[in-house]
Amino acid sequence: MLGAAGRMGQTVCAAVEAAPDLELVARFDAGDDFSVVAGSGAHVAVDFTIPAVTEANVHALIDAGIHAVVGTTGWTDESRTRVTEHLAQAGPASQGLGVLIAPNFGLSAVLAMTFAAKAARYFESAEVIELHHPDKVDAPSGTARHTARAIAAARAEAGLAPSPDATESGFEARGADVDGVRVHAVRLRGLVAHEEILFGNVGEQLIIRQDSFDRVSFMPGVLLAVREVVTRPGLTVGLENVLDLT
Ligand SMILES: NC(=O)c1ccc[n+]([C@@H]2O[C@H](COP(=O)([O-])OP(=O)(O)OC[C@H]3O[C@@H](n4cnc5c(N)ncnc54)[C@H](O)[C@@H]3O)[C@@H](O)[C@H]2O)c1
Ligand SMILES: O=C(O)C1=N[C@H](C(=O)O)CCC1
Repeated sequence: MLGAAGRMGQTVCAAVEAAPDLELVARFDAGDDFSVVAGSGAHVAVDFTIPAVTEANVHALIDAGIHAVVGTTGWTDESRTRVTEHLAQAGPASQGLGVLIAPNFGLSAVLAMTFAAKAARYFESAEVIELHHPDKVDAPSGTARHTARAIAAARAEAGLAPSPDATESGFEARGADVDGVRVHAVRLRGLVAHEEILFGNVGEQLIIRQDSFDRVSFMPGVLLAVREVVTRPGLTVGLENVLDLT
């Protein structure tokens, strides 16, 4: 477990220890030597660290011949491409390795993103609001970025025009622009991880909302990914692929 001392890391360690078919062989956190992981005999590593280090961790795992399940956010097209290239060029000990990166392992979140992608083509307007605990270091959330990109792709495929917006001043209040979809980030004590996807047409609105009230909600998805990643060589992005929701 990489990031073992963190909020998610501690929860994943407990979930793995409670799973009869899995064994936790190493806990790794900031300042530890990577030999803790490389020499552990681990088949699969789970990374819930920080955006600044997660890509380097994945490259080190590939070199060590260990499959990777990654929940850490901050991934870009460029960093994902580098992982794909590394997997393709890897030596014999790393052949057939799988890397599964998912911005959200919660079933409610994965379903909300899937439903949003399906709905996107039917609405003139679309915006995303993500709401998280105030200890989160990145904004907008990886989940909101993934959601907005899926909405944007569906809108583009359907030939929709940009969402109407007459704003002339005060753009800072209109949220981040992710592929043309506005994303708003709320940070509030008491929250864990929540997302609302809003669609509008003249005279009607659709709101899709999901709430993770507790980090245990991510555990079935993480454990599923741990079991599945060994059967999926190459890079997989999004738990929706493992759940056959695509
Ligand atoms: N995919 C999902 O379902 C999901 C769910 C929750 C959180 N997340 C993401 O997971 C990440 C972690 O979230 P968190 O709430 O557990 O954060 P956290 O700050 O509680 O934990 C991060 C851990 O990483 C450790 N760390 C920092 N640098 C490191 C390094 N160089 N090597 C190893 N460990 C290092 C920290 O010491 C800390 O223990 C964030 O990016 C968050 O957005 C994703
Ligand atoms: O607690 C966090 O931080 C979370 N981050 C993910 C994101 O950025 O999408 C997923 C939910 C929890």
